[in-house]
This record gives sequence, C-alpha cells and structure tokens, in this order.
Amino acid sequence: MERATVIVAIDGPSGTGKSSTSKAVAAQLGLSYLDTGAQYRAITWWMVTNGIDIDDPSAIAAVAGKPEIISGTDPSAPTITVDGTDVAAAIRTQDVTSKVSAVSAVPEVRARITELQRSIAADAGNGIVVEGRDIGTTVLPDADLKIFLTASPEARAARRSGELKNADVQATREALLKRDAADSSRKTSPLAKADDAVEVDTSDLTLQQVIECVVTLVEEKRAGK
Ligand SMILES: Nc1ncnc2c1ncn2[C@@H]1O[C@H](COP(=O)(O)OP(=O)(O)OP(=O)(O)O)[C@@H](O)[C@H]1O
Ligand SMILES: Nc1ccn([C@H]2C[C@H](O)[C@@H](COP(=O)(O)O)O2)c(=O)n1
Repeated sequence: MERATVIVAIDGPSGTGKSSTSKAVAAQLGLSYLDTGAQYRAITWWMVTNGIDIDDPSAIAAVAGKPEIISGTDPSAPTITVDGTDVAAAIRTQDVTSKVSAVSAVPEVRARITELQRSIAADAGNGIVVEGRDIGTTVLPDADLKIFLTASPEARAARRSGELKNADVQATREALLKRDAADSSRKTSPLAKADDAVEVDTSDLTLQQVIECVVTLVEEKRAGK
C-alpha cells in the first residue's frame, strides 16, 4: 500500500548535486523542499551583518537565538528571509561562503537550526525532501529514505566553475575541499553518511540520471518495497 507522506534526507559534500536533485525530485513528486545549507548561510549572513566576531564561538553562541529565519518550501520557488529581509542572493556571496563552516560548527547554532528544520519537516503535509550535511544522521534519523550523494573533486570543481564565470577550476577545487574538511571534522553533527543511507556517486551521471535514480528510490519506498 502507498504511504501518504514521505520524508527524504539527501546529504553529501559541496557540489555533489544535492540542491538541484532535491528540488527536482520534490517538484516531480509533489513534496516540499528544504535547503538547510541556506539556513546556515542565513544565520552566518546575520552574524556578519551585525558585526559578530566569526572567530569567537562564544560570541556566536550568545546571539544564536536572535535572528528569525523563515524558509519557504515550494521546490519551484524556495525562499529564505532573515527578520523579514529576503536574503536569497546575499547568502551566496563569497564572504558568507568562506565563513559559513565556522558559524555552523557552533553547537548553539546547530541546536537552533536543527529545531527549526524538524518543525518544518513535521509540518510538511505531503512529505518533504530535506538536503544538507547531517539530515540522515542527526536532524531526521527516522527519515523514510536517506541518500548520500558523492562526486569526485574534479567533477564538483568543474560544475561549480561552470556556474561562476571566470572561476579558476583548481582554486575552486581547493575551496570545496577546504569546506568539506571543516564540515566533516567539526565535533557537533559533522558531514557524514548515515549507516542506512544509499550512496549515489554522481561523477559520471547527468543531473537527469541522478533525479531519475532518486525518484525511483522514493517511489519504491512509497510502494513499501
Ligand atoms: N549530475 C550532474 N551533472 C552535471 N552537473 C551537475 C550534476 N548535478 C548538479 N550539477 C550542477 O552542479 C552545480 C552544483 O550543484 P548543486 O548546487 O545542486 O550542488 P550541492 O550539492 O547542492 O552544492 P552545495 O552543497 O555547495 O550547495 C550546479 O550548477 C548543478 O547544475
Ligand atoms: N545540514 C547542514 C547544511 C549545511 N551546513 C553548513 C556547511 C556548509 O558548508 C554550509 C553551506 O551549505 P551549502 O549551501 O553549501 O549546502 O552550511 C551544515 O553544517 N549542515
């Protein structure tokens, strides 16, 4: 028998295709979509905008509860606001990208954002695709389906360089690996594959092939296979 709601957790390192895949899968299956990286970027943007010292975890912890972060979960038009300001573009700057690993390593930040993520998932009537780094391991350990996307550093750097005009592929590769290392080595809820996650190496797959693979896995789960 088909199940009414489904919770899908998609984790993996930067540039493996989590956002593109999750949005498309959610849209195709009529599910909500949550980009948890955008939430960590949003709180980082708030810290930077308010002059908080990013190198001081206790300063970050002291104000972690202040910003109000709201995520819109329509996969065809996801949104993110901080205290009512649309920060969708501001959170993608190089400055925020270079600081987000430090801010997201602070346990008080993770506790705050994790609570928000769980409440959004609980309120998603038809089900939801949630993508990030610790969704299958920590945020939603009882998710119906857990996927861990991987890709070679070369494939990821080539994809990212294609997005950023004139970006140097080698420098992009180094930056990706540096962020992965920071995200994987933090004490609280690091980037990791859950034991029961299905690993999909996307290096030699087109985006469409990855989407089809994940849609099939969700449909099989829903059918109780
Ligand atoms: N299988 C694929 N083949 C080729 N390009 C891809 C594939 N999957 C994603 N891409 C492209 O790679 C880039 C990065 O993808 P995406 O933003 O979805 O990755 P991500 O894992 O969410 O990254 P991050 O964690 O840094 O946000 C995008 O330009 C996307 O279109
Ligand atoms: N569940 C998550 C999601 C994201 N982060 C942190 C670590 C990432 O480097 C950063 C930005 O994520 P992206 O937009 O690249 O997906 O946010 C995390 O710690 N946990």
